[in-house]
Amino acid sequence: MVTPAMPAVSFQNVSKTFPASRGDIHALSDVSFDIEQGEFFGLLGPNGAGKTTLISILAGLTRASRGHVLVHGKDVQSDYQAARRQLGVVPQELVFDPFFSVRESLKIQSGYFGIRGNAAWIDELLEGLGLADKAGANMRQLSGGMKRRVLIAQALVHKPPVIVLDEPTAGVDVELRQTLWKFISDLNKRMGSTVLLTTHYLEEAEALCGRIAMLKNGRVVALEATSELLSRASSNVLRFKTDQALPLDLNQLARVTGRVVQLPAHDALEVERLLARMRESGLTVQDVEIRKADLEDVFLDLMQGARGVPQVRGEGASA
Ligand SMILES: Nc1ncnc2c1ncn2[C@@H]1O[C@H](COP(=O)(O)OP(=O)(O)OP(=O)(O)O)[C@@H](O)[C@H]1O
Repeated sequence: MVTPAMPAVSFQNVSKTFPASRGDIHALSDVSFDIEQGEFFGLLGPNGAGKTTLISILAGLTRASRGHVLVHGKDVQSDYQAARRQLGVVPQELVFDPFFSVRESLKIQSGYFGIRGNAAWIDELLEGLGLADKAGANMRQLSGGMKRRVLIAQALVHKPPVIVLDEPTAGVDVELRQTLWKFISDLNKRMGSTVLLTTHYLEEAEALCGRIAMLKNGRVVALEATSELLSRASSNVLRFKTDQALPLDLNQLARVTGRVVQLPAHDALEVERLLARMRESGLTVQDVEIRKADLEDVFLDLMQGARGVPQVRGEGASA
């Protein structure tokens, strides 16, 4: 009999309550799921959903009010050192010591984990993250994007099997995003590292993550393979611009951003019905296009709690 591999990360009934003057804040409520070894896993949710709180608990920076978190079987509270060794956490904020050079800061970080003679791996990190020509630069002299690369290198200095990235590409340029994803995807494929990623860029999660958990108000509202999540969406989106108000029935279905209106549609017949309804209501539109639904559509559907798309009944439309 083959014993299943131990999960890389196991969240077991994790709850977190912050006391506040106007009643407790339930940042996380009974969150349970496992991330398997070698997965590239996405944790998504709107602002305040609880993503950072969950990652802080995983990293041992915040205590859960209830429940347990295990990293390769080690409890992040009762067995902190062993659990922490398995983790490389790239934090959201840029925190660093301004007095050292890039290479020195990586050597010092290796020292925290009791690692000596780490020069070859440090060189590989510097090369892979496009930092080779900055190795001797003082941290103070680096741009924000370069500092972020150093933070990533610091998190990886002890070759952790589990890499946790909390919004690593928020506010960074396209070049760094691509360098970072190439490097992390490579670690995931070549070394079998497990990756847990939180991001606001849904196209990033769609491109990289094999499985996704979505959090809303501290609860898991979806936990599925990315392909399954995508297949749940209406397959098409009818997109156009208008300066006019939509009729009520269309407005109920639409996602409106300024002049841009997006309407979900399962198939060509539904697109036809929507177009007929628009014509019938005298709506003047520009730049009409039909695109394939993406993760953002699934995400917004779930966050609005709108499951399933109501039928539009145009003239002669059969239900
Ligand atoms: N130290 C704290 N004290 C009180 N409330 C907190 C604290 N940290 C987080 N919260 C609250 O817990 C909830 C979850 O916050 P959290 O930062 O985990 O969300 P998030 O999903 O990471 O959001 P974002 O995408 O904005 O980073 C929010 O309501 C937040 O205000």
